[in-house]
Amino acid sequence: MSDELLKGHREAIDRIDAEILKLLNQRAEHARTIGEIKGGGVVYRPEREAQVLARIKSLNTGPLSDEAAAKLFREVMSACLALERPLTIAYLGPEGTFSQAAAIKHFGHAASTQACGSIDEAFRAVESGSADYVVAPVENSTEGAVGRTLDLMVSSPLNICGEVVLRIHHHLLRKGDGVAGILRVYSHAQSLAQCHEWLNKNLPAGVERISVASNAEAARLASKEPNSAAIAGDAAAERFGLTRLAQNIEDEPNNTTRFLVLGGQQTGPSGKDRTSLVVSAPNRPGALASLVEPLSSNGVSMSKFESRPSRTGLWEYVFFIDVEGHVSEPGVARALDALGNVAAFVKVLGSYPQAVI
Ligand SMILES: C=C(O[C@@H]1C=C(C(=O)O)C=C[C@H]1O)C(=O)O
Repeated sequence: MSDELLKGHREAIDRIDAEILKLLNQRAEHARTIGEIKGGGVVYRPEREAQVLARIKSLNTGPLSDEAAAKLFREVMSACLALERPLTIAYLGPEGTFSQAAAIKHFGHAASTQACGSIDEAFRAVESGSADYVVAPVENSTEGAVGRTLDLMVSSPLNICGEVVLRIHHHLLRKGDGVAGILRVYSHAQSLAQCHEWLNKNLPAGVERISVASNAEAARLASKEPNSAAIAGDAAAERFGLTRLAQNIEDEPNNTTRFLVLGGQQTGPSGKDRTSLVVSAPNRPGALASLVEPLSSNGVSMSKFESRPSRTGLWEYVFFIDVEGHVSEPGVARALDALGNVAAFVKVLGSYPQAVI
């Protein structure tokens, strides 16, 4: 009886799958034609992709969650875009880093990812044309700003064209089982800091904590050394065949990293955008307040204000400001004009869609 019921539902699924496949290929044909219309120009349109994903979420009636539906369409768009032209995304490697996971979350699995030895090298890969876009970490909810990415954006000709928000889960990983015999734990300095309390409580005091260039590098070392463990995420655990001795060991349960996507293009408005700026203030009293005033007086909301040494003079600073809206919106445009009159230096790093998934 239950076999009969199962059979009926499976036949329905087979019919639906055939229909979905037919429709997916119709969609892919349109994307391919759009690629021809673009005629070798920029194929990736982040503002359109954000609108497609936001629309899917708003149309969704379940039982699939909005998140699950959007993730499926993320992959559908990735495959459609690859028919126009496959993209290459540079990231801070090696394989298995959170930066790679962010690149795949944003561009889907049809994009190829190119591991680079440093964030500088990943920017250069795009500037020199050997990759199409770079995905670089910019801030973590517990550890704060990633200074190198901020510094590179000041001088790079690339524009920000998207953002990716990734929940970061860290695991204690080892080749084999049990914590007995662990003499050292490798990880990136930020991850060691993010798991500091857990390490204090759960590992003997003598276990050395060694910071290395990336979590994936930590996992690689732990896969080679029997007395070593690593703190890294799922991708690195899988890549190096390590056992998860303890899962989700980050001290802060909402640990999240925000990444930026940068490329050579300017991005049009999606309807729900963010604009990132870097500005410097003349070194005089009240200068800082004068940077914020043009935003509030034009009704522009600020979502980030971060200071960083300017590297041109001792105790001089530049400020990284994120505001809601697109440079083409009148309020943002007026605020930028007014900012230009009071700041010593203003550079728009990009206007781009806010993360949808
Ligand atoms: C099809 C297009 O090209 C790409 C693929 C998209 C899609 O599959 O929906 C959306 C935007 C572009 O990144 C388009 O520009 O509309």
